[in-house]
Amino acid sequence: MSEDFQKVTESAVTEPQQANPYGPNPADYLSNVKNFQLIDSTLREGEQFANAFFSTEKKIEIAKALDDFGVDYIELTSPVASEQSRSDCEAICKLGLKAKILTHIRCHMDDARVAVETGVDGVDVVIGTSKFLRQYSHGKDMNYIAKSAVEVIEFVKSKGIEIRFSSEDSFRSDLVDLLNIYKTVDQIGVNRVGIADTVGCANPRQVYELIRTLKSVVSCDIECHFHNDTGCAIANAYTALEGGARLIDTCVLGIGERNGIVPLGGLMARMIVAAPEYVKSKYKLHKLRDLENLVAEAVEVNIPFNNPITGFCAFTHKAGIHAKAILANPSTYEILDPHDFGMKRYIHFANRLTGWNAIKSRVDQLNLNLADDQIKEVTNKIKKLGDVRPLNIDDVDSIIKDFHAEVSTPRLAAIKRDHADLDNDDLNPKKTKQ
Ligand SMILES: CC(=O)SCCNC(=O)CCNC(=O)[C@H](O)C(C)(C)COP(=O)(O)OP(=O)(O)OC[C@H]1O[C@@H](n2cnc3c(N)ncnc32)[C@H](O)[C@@H]1OP(=O)(O)O
Ligand SMILES: O=C(O)CCC(=O)C(=O)O
Ligand SMILES: [Zn+2]
Repeated sequence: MSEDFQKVTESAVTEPQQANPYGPNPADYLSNVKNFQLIDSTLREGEQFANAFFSTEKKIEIAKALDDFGVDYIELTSPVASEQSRSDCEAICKLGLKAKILTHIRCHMDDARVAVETGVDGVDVVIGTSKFLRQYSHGKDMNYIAKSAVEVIEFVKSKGIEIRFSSEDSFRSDLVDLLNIYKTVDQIGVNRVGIADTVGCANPRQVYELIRTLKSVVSCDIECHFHNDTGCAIANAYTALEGGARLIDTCVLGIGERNGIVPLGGLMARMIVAAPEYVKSKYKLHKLRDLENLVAEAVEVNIPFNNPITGFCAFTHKAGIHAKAILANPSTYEILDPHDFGMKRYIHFANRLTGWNAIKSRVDQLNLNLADDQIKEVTNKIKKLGDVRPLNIDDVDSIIKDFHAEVSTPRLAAIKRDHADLDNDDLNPKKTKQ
């Protein structure tokens, strides 16, 4: 964090406990907002991110960090993708992590036979059901899809391994086709069914409706996979849980094909607001930043400045109106408490949008004594310089200290001024040397 930022001490504000206004709507009686699970796919979907190459060591490091964070499942690349993918999958299965290990395969017996030999706890099987994918990807009709799904599911189940069936491109698939195939796989005892917004076209309302309809057809858990092409991934994930889905696929930083899927950190930000006790007790939120840094470094990207929670200015308050209120009670302009994530709150006072309340807090931190009128006067000086150029903390501190010296020992200040090089006047940078 740049030195232009200053940590502020928050005032302790106690308020009466009341029902969480951001909690699940009681009308959503099927809601899993307070009972959701995470399937982290950084090592599967995330490997499909354009910049991703994970060595075996890096995969193991990421798998351990995800496990430590507390995700329920870790999904790995298909073991048929390459020889190394298969042996990495076997290596991760042997780590003895708390999280269950899944691998992701096509709906085909050849893939299933390899997957069950890797030592995974579960297999995520997928096949496209939209007309686009049926025509241009695998070329199979719904009858063929149902037949091969049943064969693969029964085979994997016979090995005592969890099995999930998912329809790729669910939101561009025919609803009757979808409900038929899900009903079929539910009846033969699939552990979960998956809905996938493969092209990121769905909006929250469509998600809610599809999940509610699907809930009336299957008795197993529903998993959801949302791409972020149109910016709805987190909102769709939240709405899916409201509608009764139980599991959400995430990737650290949201990496994945194209611009990726639901980001783990962003989803945590959403969920902690809705289900604070559940989220705080289940996930080690203070490990999020390290986890994101680990993945960011591995795929050679920066953490976006506007990333929820860990973006460099996610808890920085700048405008004077905000700063005043935040200093009085952080809830005025914060829905997330940075301390829940091992982060700090900052007030950015070195700029022309600052106000006297923020400057007063700085004066207090500098252990100086100024009356309110004097603080307002020095604030105007800071604003004047802030009109000319970007400021840093040292600029502001010098202005405050000089002003303080001036008002408390005016004679001494006058002598100092007489000896100062007037050409260094910051307030008049255009002034040229005579
Ligand atoms: C939306 C998603 O993210 S789905 C997951 C995507 N993950 C991957 O693709 C994993 C990495 N992929 C790979 O390593 C390779 O694509 C492999 C090993 C899976 C297949 O490689 P290849 O045999 O060379 O085929 P290729 O990748 O060119 O084409 C995909 C093949 O799978 C078939 N296919 C595609 N989806 C499915 C499916 N869900 N179920 C069954 N078959 C499928 C296609 O029909 C095509 O078969 P073809 O050989 O008859 O043309
Ligand atoms: O297996 C799934 O549910 C999702 C597969 C996938 O990555 C997608 O459809 O985008
Ligand atoms: Zn995907």
